[in-house]
Amino acid sequence: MSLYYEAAEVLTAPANAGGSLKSRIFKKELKSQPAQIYAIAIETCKWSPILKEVIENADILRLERKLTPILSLLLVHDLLLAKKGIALPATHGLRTSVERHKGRLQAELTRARIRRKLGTIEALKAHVETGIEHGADTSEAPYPRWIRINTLKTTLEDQLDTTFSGYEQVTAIDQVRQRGSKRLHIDSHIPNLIAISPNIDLSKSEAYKSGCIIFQDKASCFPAYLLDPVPEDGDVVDTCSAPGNKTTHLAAILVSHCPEPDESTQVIHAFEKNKGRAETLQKMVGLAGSDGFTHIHPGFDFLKTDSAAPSYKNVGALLLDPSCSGSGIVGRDDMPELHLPALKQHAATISKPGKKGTKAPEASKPSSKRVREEEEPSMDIMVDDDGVVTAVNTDAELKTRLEALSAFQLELLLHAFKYPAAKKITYSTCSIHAEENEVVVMKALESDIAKKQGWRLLSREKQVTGMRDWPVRGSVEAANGNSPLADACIRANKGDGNGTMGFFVAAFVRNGDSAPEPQYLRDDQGHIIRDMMGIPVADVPAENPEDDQATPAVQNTSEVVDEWNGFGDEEADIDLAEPPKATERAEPSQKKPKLSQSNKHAFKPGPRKSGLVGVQKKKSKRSG
Ligand SMILES: C[S@@+](CC[C@H](N)C(=O)[O-])C[C@H]1O[C@@H](n2cnc3c(N)ncnc32)[C@H](O)[C@@H]1O
Repeated sequence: MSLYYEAAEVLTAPANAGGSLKSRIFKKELKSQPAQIYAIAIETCKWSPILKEVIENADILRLERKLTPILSLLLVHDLLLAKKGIALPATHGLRTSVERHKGRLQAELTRARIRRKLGTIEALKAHVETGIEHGADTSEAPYPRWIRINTLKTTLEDQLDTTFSGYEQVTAIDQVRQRGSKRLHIDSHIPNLIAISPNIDLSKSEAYKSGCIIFQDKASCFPAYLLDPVPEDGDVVDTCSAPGNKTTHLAAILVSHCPEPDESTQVIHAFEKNKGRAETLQKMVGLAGSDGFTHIHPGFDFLKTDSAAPSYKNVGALLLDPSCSGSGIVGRDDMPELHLPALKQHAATISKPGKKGTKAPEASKPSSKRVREEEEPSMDIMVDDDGVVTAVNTDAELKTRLEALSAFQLELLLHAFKYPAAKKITYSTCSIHAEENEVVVMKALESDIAKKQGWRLLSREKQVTGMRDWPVRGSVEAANGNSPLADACIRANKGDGNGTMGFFVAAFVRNGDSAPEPQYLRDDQGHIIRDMMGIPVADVPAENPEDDQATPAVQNTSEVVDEWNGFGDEEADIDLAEPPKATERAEPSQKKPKLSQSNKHAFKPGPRKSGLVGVQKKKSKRSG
C-alpha cells in the first residue's frame, strides 16, 4: 500500500476510534515511514481549505473518476507544494492522473492566492500557517475534552487527587472551554464524567495508559447510563460494540449496581461484525478491566444471533448503537480539521460533516449557470462512523443514503426486540438526521413485534435522573407533532454551548416476559382508542379481571421499579397516533426515580472500596 493510500486511511478513520493523529499513525502497522505519513497528513489538513477550492475549481474529480476526494487532496498537495513533488514513480497511475492537470491546478492555486489578496506563494504559506483558514480551530469556545473515570479501576475522588490534582475546578462547562487553561468541570448529568480544557493531552498519562480514564464524549455516555443495567436485568447485550466505549461503560455501571460483585453471574455479550474493529474492542475491554465478565463475539453479526438460544435466555437489557451517518461527530482538536473536495458543480455548499460549513470562496462574477448551481440544495460528503466515505451530491442521494441507513438501523432494533427476556433497550446514533433517529423510533413502535410484545418508549419522567434533567430532547416536528414522544427522545446538538457532539438516544421498555401484553384498545390503523374523556381504553377482557395486565406489573423488587421506574405503567406508553391533550399529559409520575448507589457516588465519591476492591474480586473470580 502506498504512502498516499495509508495517509488516506488514517485521515478517514472513524472519529470514534479516538486518539490524536500522531497516536493513530504510530500505533498502526504501516508499510511507509510513520513520520512521512504524519508529515503529509498534517500538511494536507493544514492546506485542505485551499486545496479543496483548487481541486473543485479545476474540476479534476469529475475528470478523474478513480480519484477519491481524500487522495486528490494528498496528491495535489505534493504536486503543488512538496519540494520533490509526488512520491510515486513517474508512470504510476495515481501520479499521472493528477499531473496531467498540473497547469490548471497551478492556475487555480494562483487564483486562490489572489482571492486572499496575497502577493506571493510565501505569503500564502504564512497565511496557511496562522490556521485562520480553519474556522473551527480558531473558535473562542473549542470543544472540551470529556473524560470518563473508569470506576472499574479507580474512583473520581482518586483521580481528582492524582491525575487532576493541579486543575482548577469550575462549575460551568464554558469555563473549561478556553485554550491554554487548566480547568476541570465535573459533569452534572453523567456520573463519573469530567470535562477538561482543550489542548491538554493526557494520552501519555499513567491514568490513560492504565485504563483508569477513558476519553469519551459526554453524549456518547448517554446510552449506557440510560440503559442503567441492574442485577435484576440479568445479562446485557451490546449489539454493535467496537471500539468499546459503551461496552466498558456498561460494565462499570453493572458492577456499581452489584451489591456483591464477586458473586454476580451477570455477563455482557459484546457483538462486533468487523473483525479488525473487534480487536480494538478486545483491547479496550481488557484495559478497562471488564474482560472477566465481557464475552466478546468478534466478527459476529448481531442480526444473525439466535435470540432464542439458551445462552441468551437471561438477556434482560440491550444497547444498540449501530453504524450511522456520523453526522453528529465533531472534528476534535486532536485530529486536524480536513476539508474534502467534491464535484465542482456542488462545491459552493460542501462542508465536512461534523464541522461548521466553511464559507465558499467568493467567485469572481457568477455566471447564470453557476448561480443555478449554487441554488441547488445543500450537498455533503458523508464519512460515516465506520469511516466509509460517501459523496452525497444531491438531496436525492442524501435521501437514499439515509433511507438505507434507517432501514438497517430499524432491522437491528426489531431484532433486539426479539430477545425473550429483554425488558429494556436503548437505541442511539451519532447522527443529526431525523431519518436515523425519531423516524426509526416511530417505525419500531409501529412494528408488529413491538405491539405484540408490548415494547414502548420510556417516557422522560421515568428516565434515570441525569437523562430526565438533560434539557435537549427529540424533535417534535420529526415526531409528527407528538410532544411526549419527542420529549422521551434525547438529543445532543453539536455547537449549542453544551460542549457535546451531535447525538440521539431513546429507551424502549416492556414488561419482563415475552407474552403479548394487553394494553389499550386500538383501531384498524393501530391508533389507541380513547373514551369520551380522552382517556385510553384499556384492552382488558372484562370476564377475566384477574388476567388484567394493564395494571403496572410491579417487579419483585422495589429497586427495579425505582431505578427504571417504568414497567407496565401506562404513563410510559407513548401514543404515536396523536399528541395527548394537556389534561392527559398533566399526570406526572408520582414517584421520582431514586439515584442509584453509583450515581450517588458519582457526585460525592464514596470510599475507594466501592469502586476498586469489588471489581478486582469480581474479575479474579470470573476469569479464574
Ligand atoms: C457506532 S459504532 C459502535 C460504537 C460503540 N458502541 C462505542 O461506543 O464504542 C458501530 C459498530 O457496529 C458495528 N456493526 C455494524 N453492523 C453490525 C452488526 N450487524 N452486528 C454487529 N456489529 C455491527 C460496526 O462495525 C461498528 O464497529
